[in-house]
Amino acid sequence: MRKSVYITRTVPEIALQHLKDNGIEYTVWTERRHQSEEELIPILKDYDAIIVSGPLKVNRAFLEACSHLRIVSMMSVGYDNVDVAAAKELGIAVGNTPGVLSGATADTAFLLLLAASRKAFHMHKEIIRGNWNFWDPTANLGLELKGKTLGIVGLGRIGFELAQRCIGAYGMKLIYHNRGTNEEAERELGAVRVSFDELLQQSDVVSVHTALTPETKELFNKEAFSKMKPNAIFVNTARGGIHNEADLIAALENGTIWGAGLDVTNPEPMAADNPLLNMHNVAVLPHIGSATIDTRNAMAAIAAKNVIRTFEGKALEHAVVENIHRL
Ligand SMILES: NC(=O)C1=CN([C@@H]2O[C@H](COP(=O)(O)OP(=O)(O)OC[C@H]3O[C@@H](n4cnc5c(N)ncnc54)[C@H](O)[C@@H]3O)[C@@H](O)[C@H]2O)C=CC1
Ligand SMILES: O=C(O)C(=O)CO
Repeated sequence: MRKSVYITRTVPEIALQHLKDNGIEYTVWTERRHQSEEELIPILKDYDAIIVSGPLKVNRAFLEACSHLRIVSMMSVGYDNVDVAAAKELGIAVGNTPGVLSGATADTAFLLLLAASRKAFHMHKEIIRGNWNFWDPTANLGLELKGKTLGIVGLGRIGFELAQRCIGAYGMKLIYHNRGTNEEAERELGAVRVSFDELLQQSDVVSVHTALTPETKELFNKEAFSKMKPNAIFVNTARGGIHNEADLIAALENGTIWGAGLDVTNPEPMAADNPLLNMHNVAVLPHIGSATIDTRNAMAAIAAKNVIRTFEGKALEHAVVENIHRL
């Protein structure tokens, strides 16, 4: 049986090597732009699998048009762009890449937290413009993190690693809001589970690490920001859809909260004239949470292995929708 996979963006070589070693034909879309669903659907008729990197809408209409696919292999842990129920119904496996990217993404959240707390990105821009306002005793002042309270919404793999960094570096106290209890975090990090409102009211730093779901969509809106401390920093490395961007801008402009660090925005990319890009206490990055050489190699390897295992009729290395019914 012919085995072929379409890869939506250039991926680390390790993925291609795994596919070659297993006799799987592949095509890589090498242009530096994401193809639309409309462009991809006719192309995919000639393939048995797809490795997805990027914002492709793998919704019911897309899956129905590509119901011959054996697997949608996500090169990401997030799969909010995939209609999982439709994939299950259509018998299409869905794989993802959890765990291997937790450290790199936690590093990004930590970096954004520090950058926002010390206005670092803003001052970098000022330096480039030739504005060195240095040794001014009352200018460029930021916030310290030592002993402050970190509130994590969605304390899973990435949240845990961010908490380790904040506790290790600054002895921060950890509170969290989750659907269930994270016993490991309570035992090892002294985490205390609180309600969403308590977390907003008590935290000096609120970092969100849930998946984007109907329950978390725009969870951070005007009402949520209004419950936060005026010196609080909001960090989002999860998905831009979890905050309402207009409400975030207003909360920062009005001094409802102090600052923000964003690796994800709503929409992506953000408009070049978005006010967040010119705020002193805001640090924005272009969704680079997992973008290290080691991590992207590890993600690419899993994405390829999930395809290989599907063609071998084996259980996926990491499954969102298992291909077990094919065994
Ligand atoms: N910026 C980037 O490049 C990256 C972003 N991400 C995002 O981070 C998210 C989290 O990844 P992981 O930590 O690996 O996931 P995870 O599944 O280990 O952790 C998520 C946690 O959120 C909790 N949760 C889910 N819904 C909730 C709700 N409504 N209220 C409160 N808690 C809720 C879950 O119980 C879980 O403990 C991904 O879904 C993805 O969207 C992940 C990797 C890189
Ligand atoms: O894995 C994810 O969900 C990302 O956003 C990119 O690594």
